[in-house]
Amino acid sequence: MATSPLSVEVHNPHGKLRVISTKPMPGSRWIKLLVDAGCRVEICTEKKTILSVDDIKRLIGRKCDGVIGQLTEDWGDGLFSSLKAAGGHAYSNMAVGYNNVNVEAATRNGVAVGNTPGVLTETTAELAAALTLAAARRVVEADYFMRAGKYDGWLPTLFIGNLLKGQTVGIIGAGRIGSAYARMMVEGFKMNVVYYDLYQASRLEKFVTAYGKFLESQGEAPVTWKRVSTVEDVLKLADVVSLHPVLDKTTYHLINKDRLALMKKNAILVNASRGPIVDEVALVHHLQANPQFRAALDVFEDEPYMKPGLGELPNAVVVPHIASASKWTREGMATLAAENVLGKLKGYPVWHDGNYVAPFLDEDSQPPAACPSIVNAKNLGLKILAAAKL
Ligand SMILES: NC(=O)C1=CN([C@@H]2O[C@H](COP(=O)(O)OP(=O)(O)OC[C@H]3O[C@@H](n4cnc5c(N)ncnc54)[C@H](O)[C@@H]3O)[C@@H](O)[C@H]2O)C=CC1
Ligand SMILES: O=C(O)C(=O)CO
Repeated sequence: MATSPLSVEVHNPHGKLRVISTKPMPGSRWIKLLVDAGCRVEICTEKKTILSVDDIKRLIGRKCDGVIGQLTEDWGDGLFSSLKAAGGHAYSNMAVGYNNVNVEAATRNGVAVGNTPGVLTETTAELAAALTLAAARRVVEADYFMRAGKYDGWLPTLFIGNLLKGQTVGIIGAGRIGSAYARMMVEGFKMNVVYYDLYQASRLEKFVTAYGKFLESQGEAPVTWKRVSTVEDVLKLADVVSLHPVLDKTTYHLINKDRLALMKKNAILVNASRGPIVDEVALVHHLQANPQFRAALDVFEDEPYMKPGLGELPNAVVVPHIASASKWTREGMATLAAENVLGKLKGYPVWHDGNYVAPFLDEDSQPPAACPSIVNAKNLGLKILAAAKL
């Protein structure tokens, strides 16, 4: 059966390098950068939220140099071998997380894989903070109550929630986003920090120590930090636990039935990392059995679906994977993704520091002649810029 072509919007039809974006992305700088460098840019405008592997193969066609794709797509050997066969060697996720990408398959096919670190750190941490407050103070439940016309006057017992000040926030995965979130909770709500990560979060530790001293100098109680050696320790100690690790084999179902049972009965669990880090069925049971326990989720195990029962629970706050959805961040993600693809097609080296991408985002100057972040740079033998030479 013949299939009709997917709808696309074309920029610079006579450009020599063909770059595809599987989705329209915010802003226009990313398109301009590619067009100015001689690319023909094709943006898939098909009205279908998640494109299948076959859809993307059809987009790639017989000649394609690079692709910008999305975290909802399954980038495995099938797509990377199609891209290679079409002459392509550059792919970038428009996301920092790349658990949807089989990096080994990309490397085998000679395709560089980009991601978009740094530009979404604060935006994502802010949503995690918003979820924390919504859960602690029962904002969504109260909003529903109000709109349902149930409010008939102030009561001493109406929607009692949790005070954050002086409580302990637990971070699992204290990388860029986890540390930024921890700082927000420390500065904003004077919470103490307990964290678990494979690596020491030295900058976070120094910040909390210095902030604690500042508070003391103001005659206030200091804040403290503690690095613990097991996930269990965080779960036992914290009043709020926020998850920010990468999703891989070591973090799949990191939060399960047994670990939920270790948490305080009135704790709050926040997840703005990846859904499968939590065993969502176990979480639903835990929320049902413990009405004082609350969860606030931006991500879900079987996105876009929720496990049965979750949507009916008043002690769960659920939002549709919007943690990075600020205008500045989403435009920046699109720009970084385009710069990854363009940099690889131009033969540029790879930037030295995924935590420092500001020069690529400055609209008033030409971006550096580098790929901002290529995760398989070493395995592909790509040149990596030395910080000192910048
Ligand atoms: N909900 C959303 O819209 C967004 C979700 N994310 C997710 O957040 C993740 C983290 O992003 P960044 O902070 O930028 O990455 P990052 O690489 O700076 O931080 C991840 C941290 O996880 C730690 N980690 C790895 N394995 C671990 C384990 N087994 N146990 C504990 N910690 C472990 C790492 O050591 C690292 O410190 C992304 O990979 C992505 O999946 C990121 C942006 C937006
Ligand atoms: O960047 C990511 O990993 C996201 O989940 C969306 O911003």
